[in-house]
Amino acid sequence: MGSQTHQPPQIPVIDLSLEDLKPGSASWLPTCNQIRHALEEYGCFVAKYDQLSPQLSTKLFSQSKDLFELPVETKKQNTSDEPYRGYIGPTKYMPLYESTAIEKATVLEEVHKFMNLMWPDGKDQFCEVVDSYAKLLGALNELTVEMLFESYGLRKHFPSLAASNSHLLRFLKYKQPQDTETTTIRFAAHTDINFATIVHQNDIGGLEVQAKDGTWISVEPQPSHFLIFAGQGMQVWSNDRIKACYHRVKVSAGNGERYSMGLFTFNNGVIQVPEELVDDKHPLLYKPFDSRGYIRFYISSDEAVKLNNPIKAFCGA
Ligand SMILES: O=C(O)CCC(=O)C(=O)O
Ligand SMILES: [Fe+2]
Repeated sequence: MGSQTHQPPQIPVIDLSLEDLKPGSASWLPTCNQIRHALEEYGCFVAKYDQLSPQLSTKLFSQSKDLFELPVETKKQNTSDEPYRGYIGPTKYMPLYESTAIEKATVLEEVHKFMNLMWPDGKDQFCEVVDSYAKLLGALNELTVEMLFESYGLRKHFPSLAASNSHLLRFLKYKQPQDTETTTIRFAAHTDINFATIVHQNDIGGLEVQAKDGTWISVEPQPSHFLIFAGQGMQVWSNDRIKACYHRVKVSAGNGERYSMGLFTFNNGVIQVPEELVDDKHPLLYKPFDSRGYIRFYISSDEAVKLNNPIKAFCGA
């Protein structure tokens, strides 16, 4: 009788650096299918993406550190008409967490506007570094979603979705716990309410994703590794073939400060389940989904947050 070792599940790593990753190339369809399989199984995957170099990552995280060192009054000036889009300081529930964000970050003028607000006298390299970084992550998001659509035979639907996308770039920092407490959850388990998210961790990990069997899988940082999550918008579009990924962040005392980045892709239009994704095994689960209306519903109502399945309450068929 052989002994059985139980291997914890691993998040698939998919190489999206390949130069010929274009429709019609030998690697295109197999990679599209890998993306679909990973998203259907885990709601996420790790993209290896060398186009965003380790040098650019180092420069980006150095700018992020400078940003968080600004006085809190300056950081608070980054406000937004919409909730969760500006500066978020530490709270009772998340005392070590801080973040700030640039809306429409793939547009250079928006990066400029943000820089002028934070550093009225200018800031060396901020705009060029953040602009290159945001554009590369935006391109990684578009490539992933186009390839996912292709794997369902629905690439024709991609341009109209992409035309109403916008990208929010969030800088995140977690201070290390002062006491000797052991590893603690610092960002409670949740799914993202947008369409898709890319998370990039600096040298300190902590991000965990939940597998279908309920186990938590930790995702180790690597300079050219980017974790791509399905959000609730992707869940609706896919008619539940893909489930929004549950994830959380744990931080340990003694590890140092943790920095990460998130590119949140929002769809600002109405998402409709493609008729090709509706059949006897997959009856239609959602009415046309107004993403921004959903965010207003989700944020404005205390009840929505408590609902087991707010998206079904909002637009279930
Ligand atoms: O801090 C991280 O690495 C992830 C944060 C996150 O999940 C979020 O902002 O939605
Ligand atoms: Fe998240």
